[in-house]
Amino acid sequence: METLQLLSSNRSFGGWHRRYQHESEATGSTMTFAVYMPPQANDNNRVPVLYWLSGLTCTDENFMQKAGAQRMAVELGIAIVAPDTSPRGEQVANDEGYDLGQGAGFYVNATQAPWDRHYCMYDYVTSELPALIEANFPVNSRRSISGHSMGGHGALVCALRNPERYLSVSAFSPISQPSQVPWGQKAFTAYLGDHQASWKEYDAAHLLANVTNDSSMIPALVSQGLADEFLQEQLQPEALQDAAKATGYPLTLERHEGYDHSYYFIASFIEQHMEFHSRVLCQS
Ligand SMILES: N[C@@H](CCC(=O)N[C@@H](CSC=O)C(=O)NCC(=O)O)C(=O)O
Repeated sequence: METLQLLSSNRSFGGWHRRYQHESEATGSTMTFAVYMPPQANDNNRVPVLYWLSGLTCTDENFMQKAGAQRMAVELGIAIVAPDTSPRGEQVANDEGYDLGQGAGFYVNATQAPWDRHYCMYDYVTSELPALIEANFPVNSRRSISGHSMGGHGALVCALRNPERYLSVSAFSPISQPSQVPWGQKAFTAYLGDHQASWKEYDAAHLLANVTNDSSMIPALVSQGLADEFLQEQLQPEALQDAAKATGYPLTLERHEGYDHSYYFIASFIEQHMEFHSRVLCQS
């Protein structure tokens, strides 16, 4: 069993919010993650897990402190796991920009130096972290995934590439086609180089447009605020809708008048997203 170092522990809605550090094989660095465990979880009652991927500049703390998801996690009997958004530390490559390097891992496996040494967030999120969680906490192997902005992109890509590992996927204001927008182009150029084929492996709209098998389709919900300052330039959720229409993918895109890119938007609709996931996560 891998060693987990407990960083903090807070009682919340009868359950526990805890933060941990561990040495990650995938990233070759210390990684931090947070777990919210509802009170009904124990070895005789293992609960499903919603993985949450945060956006640019975030740590494991933003969602847990701002989204207000704990009350619903208790009501529905779901654990929440929120990893950091990148490897961190003095030995880990970084950039001055908020949209590259530490806090901006983009949930890819980097192939270009100096990033390839530690930036393997795709493997970390899809393989190492779930294995670690399932070995150390009272959870079962029923998983769903959600995220915001860069994390919305990450959630969609992880689920579209691994439909057997997740039962449902949702996203708030995702970077829907990163290979076509400035945030994604900057990150993919640095992490993946000029290989357009590898960019496509991490482009949700492209992946969605190329799903051919009905059995690899899982329920997908995307929520987008119409007053989002990044909507036109960076997010472009209509690309997901067009791709889903073409393939018959069960994706619902909801547009919400007046909401911006912030956690005020996420907090307003997290209950709906958690109920959406619980419909498949908590089915007996
Ligand atoms: N200009 C900002 C940009 C950072 C930002 O807006 N981050 C969002 C995610 S954006 C896409 O991935 C966020 O979630 N911020 C944290 C929060 O708690 O709101 C900057 O300079 O930081």
